[in-house]
Amino acid sequence: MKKFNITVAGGGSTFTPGIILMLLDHLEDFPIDTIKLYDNDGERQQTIADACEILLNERTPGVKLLASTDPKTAFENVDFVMAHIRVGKYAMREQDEKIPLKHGVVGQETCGPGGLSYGMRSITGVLEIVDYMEKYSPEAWMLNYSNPAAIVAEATRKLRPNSKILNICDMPIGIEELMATNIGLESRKEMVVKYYGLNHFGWWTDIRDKSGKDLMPSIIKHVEKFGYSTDTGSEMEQEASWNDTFKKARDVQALDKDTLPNTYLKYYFFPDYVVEHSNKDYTRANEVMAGREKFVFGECKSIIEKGTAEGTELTIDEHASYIVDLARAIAFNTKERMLMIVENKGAISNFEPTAMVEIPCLVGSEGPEPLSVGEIPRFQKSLMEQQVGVEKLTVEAYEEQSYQKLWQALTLSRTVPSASVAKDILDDLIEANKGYWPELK
Ligand SMILES: NC(=O)c1ccc[n+]([C@@H]2O[C@H](COP(=O)([O-])OP(=O)(O)OC[C@H]3O[C@@H](n4cnc5c(N)ncnc54)[C@H](O)[C@@H]3O)[C@@H](O)[C@H]2O)c1
Ligand SMILES: O=P(O)(O)OC[C@H]1O[C@H](O[C@H]2[C@H](O)[C@@H](O)[C@@H](O)O[C@@H]2CO)[C@H](O)[C@@H](O)[C@@H]1O
Ligand SMILES: [Mn+2]
Repeated sequence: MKKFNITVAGGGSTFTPGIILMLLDHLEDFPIDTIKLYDNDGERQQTIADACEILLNERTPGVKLLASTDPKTAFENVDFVMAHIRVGKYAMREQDEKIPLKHGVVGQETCGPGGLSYGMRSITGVLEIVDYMEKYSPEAWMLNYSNPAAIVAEATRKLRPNSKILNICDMPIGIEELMATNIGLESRKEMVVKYYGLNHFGWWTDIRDKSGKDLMPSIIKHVEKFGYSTDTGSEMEQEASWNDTFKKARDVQALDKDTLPNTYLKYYFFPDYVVEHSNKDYTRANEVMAGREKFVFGECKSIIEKGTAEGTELTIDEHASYIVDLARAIAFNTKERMLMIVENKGAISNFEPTAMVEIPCLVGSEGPEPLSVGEIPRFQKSLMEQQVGVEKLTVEAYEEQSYQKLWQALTLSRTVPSASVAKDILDDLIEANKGYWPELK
């Protein structure tokens, strides 16, 4: 069986070790020759690379690892580019979250003003990676994981329409694992789901087991009491902010008793609750810097100092296993049924055809084949039309360097109370993003 070459773009990511461990755990069904790491911050990446080199040599000496900041070295002769970059890193995520809160508005990584700010930075970085991939490995596929996936997906649809890019999100995966746990299943893979929406803005409408038994009633019964929370104290639920998010799904689900919501909808339905429960001086970015970033880089430095990965607490990022499912689907034409962020083109028959929607697809060597969703109800249709307008106006603002359109996008967001607050936030974000955003006219 062919051995694949993979480039991880954003090699210095806190998720890189977990994704590499996951790839090594699936070599049987997805053999790898070389993993290359690429980052524009060589020092950050080198720490991750040196630790992963030791780990690889101890566990799977057959797989080669190479880290580079040189695009040709990093992108030539590869089959897949797994991209998870964070343009501006956590320092800018902190600004994305704190600036809106200063104005009494939701401060979040991918939603509301924070998401638009992040999106205006990410587009340049992701397009650059796409162009490197196409220059040095024109046959390769990009599995893009870089956020904000909704805006990045719209930008790649519009600005790189012929590129081989698959935009993906693991939030539905994470929530489905919680659902499975809550109704006593071993894994989310025992469920067949129908879901539709935009990225971080969607609903499950049908969930069955492989025999066709309807699982929605039992899942809804749990959510109506406990949200998605389990009593297993899972890793994510040990973090207060995630725990609150999973519990809040109960109130979000009350808006439509026949469906199950993506947790991100809480920012759009209860922005007042979110702001009331936010600490404007210590946001999720601070939690992640003090948590995941400190842990991953601490573990990597310890592996390097000891010269062995023996006893490391770094673990497989199981949620990233869907990345292997996706790469296998492309490589072996498996027609795996997966949620992907794809151009609507009538799959949701009463919604904007050019919208990037998150829906079930059959994935094979030609890419995703969207499954038909049909008509969606007025409630979701109206919400999605407003939100997709925000996302499309943001990409137009980027492309046209238009202050006016970005102001319109912010004003259109459900998370922003008025055009004057939108303008105040926009002016602060422009100042903070000097050197990252295109200059707006
Ligand atoms: N799609 C999803 O559901 C999902 C899930 C988890 C994380 N993510 C995304 O994965 C990404 C990584 O997350 P993280 O918390 O590990 O971030 P991180 O800051 O730890 O790592 C990001 C890396 O990207 C690098 N980078 C930034 N700009 C770059 C550029 N232009 N070219 C090359 N490298 C660049 C940084 O130097 C850094 O090493 C983020 O975009 C995050 O939002 C997405
Ligand atoms: O606040 P963070 O950086 O911890 O997480 C923000 C991301 O949250 C989601 O990804 C989760 C995923 O849902 C979960 O299963 C597990 O893998 O952790 C991930 C990161 O915490 C969301 O899908 C991403 O888009 C966010 O960036
Ligand atoms: Mn996501």
